[in-house]
Amino acid sequence: MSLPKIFVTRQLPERGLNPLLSHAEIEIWPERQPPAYEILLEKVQQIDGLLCLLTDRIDEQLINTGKSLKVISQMAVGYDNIDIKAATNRKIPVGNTPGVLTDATADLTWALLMCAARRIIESEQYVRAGSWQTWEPTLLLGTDLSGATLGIVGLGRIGEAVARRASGFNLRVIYSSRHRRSKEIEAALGVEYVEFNRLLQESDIITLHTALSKETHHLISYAQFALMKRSAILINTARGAIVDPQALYQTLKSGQIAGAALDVTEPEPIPLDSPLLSLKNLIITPHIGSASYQTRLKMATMAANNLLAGLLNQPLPYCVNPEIYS
Ligand SMILES: NC(=O)C1=CN([C@@H]2O[C@H](COP(=O)(O)OP(=O)(O)OC[C@H]3O[C@@H](n4cnc5c(N)ncnc54)[C@H](O)[C@@H]3O)[C@@H](O)[C@H]2O)C=CC1
Ligand SMILES: O=CC(=O)O
Repeated sequence: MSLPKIFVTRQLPERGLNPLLSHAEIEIWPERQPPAYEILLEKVQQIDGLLCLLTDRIDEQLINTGKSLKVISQMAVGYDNIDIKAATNRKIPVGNTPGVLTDATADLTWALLMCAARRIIESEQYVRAGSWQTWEPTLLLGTDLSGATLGIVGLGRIGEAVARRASGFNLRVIYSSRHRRSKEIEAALGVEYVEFNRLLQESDIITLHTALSKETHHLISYAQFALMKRSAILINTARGAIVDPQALYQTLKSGQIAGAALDVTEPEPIPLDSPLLSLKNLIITPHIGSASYQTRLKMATMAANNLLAGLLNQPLPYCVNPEIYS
């Protein structure tokens, strides 16, 4: 009997595909850039399983073109690049990789937060540029975390992990989210629920942790920036399109808020001629929230296990559209 065919849209961490080795005929896209949409359309016609990344557009046309497609497994927790409704209509399970990347992403959020609050990148560049002449009372002043208010938008897995890390910094932590968490969770995390606009007004540092959806697209734009303190710092390690990039540029340029740090941009990668790249009060990293050896291997293994379950007609261990099973 021939093995099911799968297409993996990029090289994954070594050993990540181990669970699939004896169960499938595996084709791996060998290039550094993602396969073009037209290539995906061609590949999907010949496969039973697709292991994809957040850089692949998995839309209705693609899903419907995959006549033999039984399972889609994404190596990421976010799945805004996949038309879940179209997959559900065809009863194709879609897997993702929640949880295993929570700590790594919360760590990066804190790294960016500290860099932005204490102007670490500017300071490092200052030294390398040979500008360091002496100790100066007003050189590269940042903001204290102790006593500040941290506002978390979206208190899910990563938002919670960010809140837990705040406990050693003597911060007040407030949050807004689609659903208020239980009193017990709020007490355990030391967080206080507030309405979104109040969070924007009261926070010294605002960090975004919602999924990208129609509701959260450009959730932060001109009106929201206008509510923030002039000293506020915005951190986004969720999805680029949650922040309106034009509004961010105007706001940072005019000094309406103090700074921002992004691990995600709209679009990705950020074009080299983007005006955002001219701003000193903005830090950008290239979507590396989960980029540790350990985490990426866990994500790849989890995605492989999801894919394997789908090929074997078993429920996916981590499925974003479990309603297909009822
Ligand atoms: N920079 C990176 O490399 C990474 C980015 N991410 C992003 O982080 C996101 C969050 O991941 P998790 O915490 O695991 O997801 P999660 O589902 O546990 O948390 C998301 C939270 O946002 C809340 N939410 C959703 N819509 C909202 C709205 N309109 N207003 C307020 N709150 C809303 C949800 O209720 C939930 O509490 C992912 O969807 C992904 O886009 C995740 C991992 C790595
Ligand atoms: O952005 C990364 C993810 O896992 O989602």
